[in-house]
Amino acid sequence: MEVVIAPGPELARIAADAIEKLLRVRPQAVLGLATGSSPLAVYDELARRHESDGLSFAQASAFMLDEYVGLPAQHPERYRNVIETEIASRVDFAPGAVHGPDGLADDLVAACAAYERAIADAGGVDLQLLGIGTDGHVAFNEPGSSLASRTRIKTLTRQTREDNARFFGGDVDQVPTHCLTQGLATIMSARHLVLLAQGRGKAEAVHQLVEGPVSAMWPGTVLQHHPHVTVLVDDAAASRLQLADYFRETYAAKPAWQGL
Ligand SMILES: N[C@@H]1[C@@H](O)[C@H](O)[C@@H](COP(=O)(O)O)O[C@@H]1O
Repeated sequence: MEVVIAPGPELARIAADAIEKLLRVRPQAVLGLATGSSPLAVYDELARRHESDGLSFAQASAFMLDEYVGLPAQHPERYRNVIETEIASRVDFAPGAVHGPDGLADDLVAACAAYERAIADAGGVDLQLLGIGTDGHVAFNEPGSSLASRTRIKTLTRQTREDNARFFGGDVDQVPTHCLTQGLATIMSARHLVLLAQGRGKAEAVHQLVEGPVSAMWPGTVLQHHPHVTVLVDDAAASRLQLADYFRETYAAKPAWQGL
């Protein structure tokens, strides 16, 4: 696990660099896209590079992490629509190249199984962007999630619904109670995980993620078992890291050729 502590704009540049490098080498790469505020600056940077530097997504495909159950097709907070607005519509993905779990399916269990198959059929995810919830959830794998879980239906915690109420006019009752989410084992199957976290509200979750014991109570801790994880955090999100000085020194001394 590599931990980089840097100001927010630099974190977005580092994540965008990793995606650009992948796409230049492997234009047909499979990307994993996350919602939430954490990756928004990365999406802005990718859109800018598409516009100015010719970075193309035309041969790439993408899989979203999760989706609310039951939000109407046109609802702006439906994750499918959020991803469309924040990144897909701003670059040149081919029609149908961006996939998400179907939170409006009649048979949600079948939709989850179909989503797992679609990821496998695409050859798996090359680079997965991730955020982390204040309670340590990744995607919507809430505390108590099986570390071996696959895409399935989950019930959101009160904490997550309160955290996400800001996207629903501040009204927690408007936040759906259920979601479909890639499981922790699904996420662990991606070849490179890039997690972004900013702000003091994430400090405890980041501390547990990097330095805590692996536990379903802090679902992100399963990433400690992944061979290629990059954790990109600002000073506030890093404020509880016991190894913060070590991570700063390591990054400052990192050879330019090394990459992420
Ligand atoms: N399902 C999403 C997660 O994928 C996201 O990582 C997390 C943090 O969101 P934010 O980046 O806005 O803090 O919360 C949401 O509930």
